[in-house]
Amino acid sequence: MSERQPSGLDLKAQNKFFKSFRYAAQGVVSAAGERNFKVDIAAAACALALCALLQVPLWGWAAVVVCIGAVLAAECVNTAIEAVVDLASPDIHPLAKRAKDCAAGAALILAVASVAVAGIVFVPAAWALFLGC
Ligand SMILES: Nc1ncnc2c1ncn2[C@@H]1O[C@H](COP(=O)(O)OP(=O)(O)OP(=O)(O)O)[C@@H](O)[C@H]1O
Repeated sequence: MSERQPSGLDLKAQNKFFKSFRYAAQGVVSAAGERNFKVDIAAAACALALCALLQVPLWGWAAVVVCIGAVLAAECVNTAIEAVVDLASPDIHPLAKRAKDCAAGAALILAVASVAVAGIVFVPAAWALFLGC
């Protein structure tokens, strides 16, 4: 039985699929230029180092990785909303303020929740490592 050759349409769809990854990567690179994103990357590196140092169990690693992903994704969305607001409303407008403040608020909520998760993961791990219980 002969294998079906990919049609021009298949290749076009494949090409579009890989291009969408490239555009998404460009979005991450663009958001990574923001100060808050850099701070989040530094915090993420510290959290991962603490996971290794304190010999955190697998569930702790998973919780920390999910928090890092959520915070960085929120920074990307925040950057996107800022760009759209600047495009749509270069002048001062109460709705522009509301949109930007809410987007920043979403990132703040995730950051605060991540600090709480860090406490839940790291305090018992440090306790167990240094006090042996
Ligand atoms: N067009 C606007 N109309 C009304 N308020 C605005 C407008 N643009 C920005 N602001 C207000 O200024 C705040 C800061 O916005 P700005 O875009 O200068 O900084 P940012 O990009 O949110 O900060 P960062 O880049 O550090 O995350 C907003 O959260 C909002 O309260």
